[in-house]
Amino acid sequence: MKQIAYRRVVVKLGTSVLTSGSNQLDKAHMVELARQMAMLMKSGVEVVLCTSGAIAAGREHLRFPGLPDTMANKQVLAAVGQSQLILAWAQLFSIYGLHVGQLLLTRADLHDRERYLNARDTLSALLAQNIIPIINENDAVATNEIKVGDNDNLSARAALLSDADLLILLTDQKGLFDADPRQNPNAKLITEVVNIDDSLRRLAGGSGTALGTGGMATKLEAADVARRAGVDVIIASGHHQSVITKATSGQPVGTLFKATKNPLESRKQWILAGPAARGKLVLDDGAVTAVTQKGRSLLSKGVVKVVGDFERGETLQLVDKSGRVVARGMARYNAAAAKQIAGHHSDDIEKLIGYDYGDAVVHRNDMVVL
Ligand SMILES: Nc1ncnc2c1ncn2[C@@H]1O[C@H](COP(=O)(O)OP(=O)(O)O)[C@@H](O)[C@H]1O
Ligand SMILES: N[C@@H](CCC(=O)OP(=O)(O)O)C(=O)O
Repeated sequence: MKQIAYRRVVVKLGTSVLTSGSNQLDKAHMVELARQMAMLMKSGVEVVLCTSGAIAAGREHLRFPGLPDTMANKQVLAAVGQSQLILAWAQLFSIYGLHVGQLLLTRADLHDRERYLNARDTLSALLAQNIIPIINENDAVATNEIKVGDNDNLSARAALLSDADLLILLTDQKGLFDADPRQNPNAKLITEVVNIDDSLRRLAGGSGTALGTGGMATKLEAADVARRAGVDVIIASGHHQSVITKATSGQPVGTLFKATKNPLESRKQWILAGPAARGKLVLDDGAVTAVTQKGRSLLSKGVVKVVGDFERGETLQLVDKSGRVVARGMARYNAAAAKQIAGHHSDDIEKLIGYDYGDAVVHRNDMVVL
C-alpha cells in the first residue's frame, strides 16, 4: 500500500458523529476520536478540528427544551452549547496532555482579505505551539446573511486557511453513495471521485436527520473548494474503526477526492472561498466559451444582464443564460457602470460612463472558472 505522508489535516465532525444519532453528545465516542487526533499530533501530523454539535449540546445541557426552531432560539442553544462543547474537547485532549484553542468564525472573517489573513496567522501560531485549533461557526451572533451556513463549507475554508493537505469529513454514512442510502437501500458507495460535476451533484441530497445541516450536498461543495486549492478530501463514517488514523496514512476508507493537479494560487483560493457574491453577471454564449474554455477576461460586450448592487472589487457570480454559475470573479466596475456598459464594445466604455478602468469587466487574473 502506498504510504501517503500528510502533514496537516482538518478533521470535520458532523453532529451525526458527535451524537451517534442520539439527542446528546456521545462522550465515549468523542474520547476515541480525540485519541486518534492526539496520536497524530504526537506523530508530527498537525490537526485542526472543525466541530459541529453546539446546538445539540445546548439542547442537551438545557435538558432538551422543546424550543421552536427559530433563529433566536438557535442562538440561545448555540451560546450555551458551544461552551459545553469546547469544555468537553478541552477535557478530552487534556488526557493526552494537549491544549486546545477556540476559533469561532463567521463569513465576515473570510470576506475581508485582512481578516482572512489574520485568521490564517492565528491558526498557524496555534499549531506552532502544538495546540489543537478547534473551529466552529459563531452561531450565537451570526445571522443567516453573514453565515457560512454549514460546517462542511466552513471546514473547507479552514483547510485553506491552515494550508492543510487533507480534509476529512466524518459523518453517519460510509461516504458518498450513488443515491441517499436513507432513501435507497441499494445505494452503492463511490470510493473515488475524479470530477465533481452536475451529474454527481444530483446524487447528493440534503441531510437525513433533524440535527444535521446540508447533508451530502454541502459536503460536495466543500470537497470542490478544497480540492481546487490542492487539498485531498475524504468523506467517511465517523464510526468506522480508527478512521482518522487510516485516512491520514492513506489507507482506503470512504470516498476519496484527490486534489486537482494545478491548485489555485492563494488569491484565487480566496476569491473562491472567501466573500459571498453580491452581484451576478449574465453572459452570452460567446462570453461563456471565452471565459470557461479559452481563459479570457470577461468583456462588456458579452454581458447581457447585470443583477444586484455591488462596488468595484466585490465578488460576482458569472452565470450563463440558464442561470448556471460558470465562474466567480472580482468586479472592475461597480453595478451602475456595469449596467451602462453591458452589451457595448470596450472601446465605447469611456464615452458611456466618462472613465475607463480597462477593457475587462472581470479580468481573468481576478477570476476562478468553475
Ligand atoms: N448520495 C448520498 N450519499 C450519502 N449520504 C447522503 C447522500 N445524499 C444525502 N445523504 C444524506 O446525508 C446525510 C449526512 O449529512 P448530515 O445529516 O448533514 O450529517 P453531518 O451532521 O455529519 O454533517 C446522511 O445521513 C444521508 O441521509
Ligand atoms: N454550527 C452548528 C453545526 C452546523 C452544521 O453544519 O452541522 P452538521 O451538518 O452536523 O455538521 C453547531 O455547532 O451546532
